[in-house]
Amino acid sequence: MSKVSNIMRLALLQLKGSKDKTVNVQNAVSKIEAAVREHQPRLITLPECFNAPYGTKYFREYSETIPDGYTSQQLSNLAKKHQVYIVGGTIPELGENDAIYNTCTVWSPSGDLIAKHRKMHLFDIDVKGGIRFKESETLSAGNDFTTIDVDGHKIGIGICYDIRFEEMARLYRNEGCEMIIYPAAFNMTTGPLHWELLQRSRANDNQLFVVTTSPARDPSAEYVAYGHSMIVDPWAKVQKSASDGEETVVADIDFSLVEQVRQQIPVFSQRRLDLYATARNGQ
Ligand SMILES: NC(=O)CC(=O)C(=O)O
Repeated sequence: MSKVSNIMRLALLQLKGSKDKTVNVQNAVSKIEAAVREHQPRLITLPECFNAPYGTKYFREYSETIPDGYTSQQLSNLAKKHQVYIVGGTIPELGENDAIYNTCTVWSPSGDLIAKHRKMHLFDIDVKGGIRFKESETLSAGNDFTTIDVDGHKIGIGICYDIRFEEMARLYRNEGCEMIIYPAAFNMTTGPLHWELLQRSRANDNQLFVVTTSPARDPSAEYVAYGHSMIVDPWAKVQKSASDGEETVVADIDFSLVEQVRQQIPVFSQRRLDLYATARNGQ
């Protein structure tokens, strides 16, 4: 598809969550309605696990089938009603053979499901004195890369822990992506350490926009999200960032920056693929 415009308005909805799915989804609905009314974005993004508490013991109970489940239907209706793209954060998905996935749905302005990304790298970590989390206790990993086309701009989708895997971002860059969107929920151990660093790294390595959308921080929750939803530009500069509470971040993305940085610092064409291919360690 040819590029309709180089400017695209985004609204990132950093939402607070609770244990009540209907309340969570209706909060997303009202924030989407407000963002459309006040800012007329082309694309809206939601946080990881926005309709459920983020915890392995909750994923099955809150899971839904896609696209006929309650949350999917709400997002589809809103996308159609307001003629916007919605990158619908993630929800626990009930998939084939009773497997549960952490899944991002993407809805077009006609209300159609145009993509579904299942988190590929499960969040299994054990930081002594910090955080232990093991998504693989209840979740299965997705096996597919996901890209979408919005007005001629190719966008890759990843989910939270996926951002730590540079190969995935490079693959999207190789496929021509100008942006990668990650619904994400870092925490109070890894957030201060790595949240901004990883986004700027992926943006810098691949000379593209990186967009993250986090839940708002709730210090009383079992899993305390870091917040700070963010847009990083292809120069690896933070274009806009939320604080830690509930907030809507609105920004106009100028995709011409992608070509600008790729021309001025042409590392992609300067790579020594001839040498890397025969590297001694074979990695
Ligand atoms: N929650 C995640 O998937 C990832 C995360 O918090 C981290 O990588 O740190």
